[in-house]
Amino acid sequence: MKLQTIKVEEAVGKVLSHDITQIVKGEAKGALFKKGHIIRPEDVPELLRLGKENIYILDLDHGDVHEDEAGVRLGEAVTGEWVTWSGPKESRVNMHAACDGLLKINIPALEAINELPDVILSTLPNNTVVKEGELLAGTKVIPLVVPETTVTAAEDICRQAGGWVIKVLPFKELKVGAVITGSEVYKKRIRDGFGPVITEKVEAFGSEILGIDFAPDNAEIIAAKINKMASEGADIIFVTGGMSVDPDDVTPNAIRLAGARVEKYGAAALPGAMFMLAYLGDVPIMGVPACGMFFKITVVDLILPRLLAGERVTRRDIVALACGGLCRACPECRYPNCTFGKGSH
Ligand SMILES: Nc1nc2c(c(=O)[nH]1)N[C@H]1C(S)=C(S)[C@@H](COP(=O)(O)OP(=O)(O)OC[C@H]3O[C@@H](n4cnc5c(N)ncnc54)[C@H](O)[C@@H]3O)O[C@H]1N2
Ligand code: MOO
Repeated sequence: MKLQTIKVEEAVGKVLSHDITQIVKGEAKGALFKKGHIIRPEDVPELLRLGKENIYILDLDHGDVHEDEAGVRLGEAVTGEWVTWSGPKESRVNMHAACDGLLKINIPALEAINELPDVILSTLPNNTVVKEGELLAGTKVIPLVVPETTVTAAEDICRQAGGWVIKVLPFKELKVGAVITGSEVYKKRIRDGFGPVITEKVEAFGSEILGIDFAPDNAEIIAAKINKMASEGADIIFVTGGMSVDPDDVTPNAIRLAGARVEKYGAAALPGAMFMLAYLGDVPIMGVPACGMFFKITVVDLILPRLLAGERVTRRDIVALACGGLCRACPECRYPNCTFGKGSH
């Protein structure tokens, strides 16, 4: 990259090396043209009017990429499905959600890009629930020009990552069933508080409740009701209550008895420690402890969106909740704008 003086008429397509400021009555009025601006044909009369016959331009060497082109190429490379980008503005390109869904970040690829010299890519946390149009990420280069090799290295990282670093999984329209356990609820000694909570959480994502069934504290009966729910076509099944250590807490055993394979019992989230995730074939079964009803935001709010986006949630995913899995129990809940569930994974 070299600095050159050039006649304004010959400067179209060249990169301005410095800000050009208009001075009115001895006072600077801000930059009319910014350093790094690529001169357009319509800029020529304006520059002449300002009394500029010659200007400094940057002469890009073969192998230099201007910041704006670098920003655009980075934006193109990192965006996957259901993500759009806009810009560049001073090389910054912003990524936005093209639909409501679950944000997925390929963290190894994200970190590999940030290991490159003079490039940054910054995102919302992985697995954030996002709304259409929401800002998800921004990328830019640091100097005015970067070597072509830096940009191609970033593009290679994205290609090897499967063509995306940032994507959104749209929520599916699924049928969700719930088996509410507890003899006191079954015998109508107390009114069910779980059904309304689950219904509200599921419907907020555009899915529907297939049915809500009730069972006493009896593992065989609960297991039969789980199987009935699955045979009726439930895509996801909640089983609530009876998840802890009392003698009549039989739900974990009932889930096993139904034939489901336990992915993890015990979740690294508070509230939600006694949570269980199991799979009956491909149908996720969520064993939800009573805290899922007593607290506004729990482990359910971290796992349910992922299941509704069609993800297969694993034991590893539940282990990975640990860092950030502690709710601060703020007097006024600000979730999702808080640290709950925003760990390093
Ligand atoms: N000794 C220990 N006690 C508890 C532990 C523990 O580790 N050791 N864990 C605590 C944690 S953490 C949680 S969370 C709860 C889990 O409770 P369960 O899922 O076993 O809930 P239940 O015992 O069935 O019920 C607790 C409470 O909530 C009422 N309930 C349950 N379901 C409904 C419903 N559908 N509608 C209305 N009310 C409901 C139930 O009647 C009980 O009063 O365990 C801690 N204890
Ligand atoms: O399972 Mo309990 O969730 O820690 O509140």
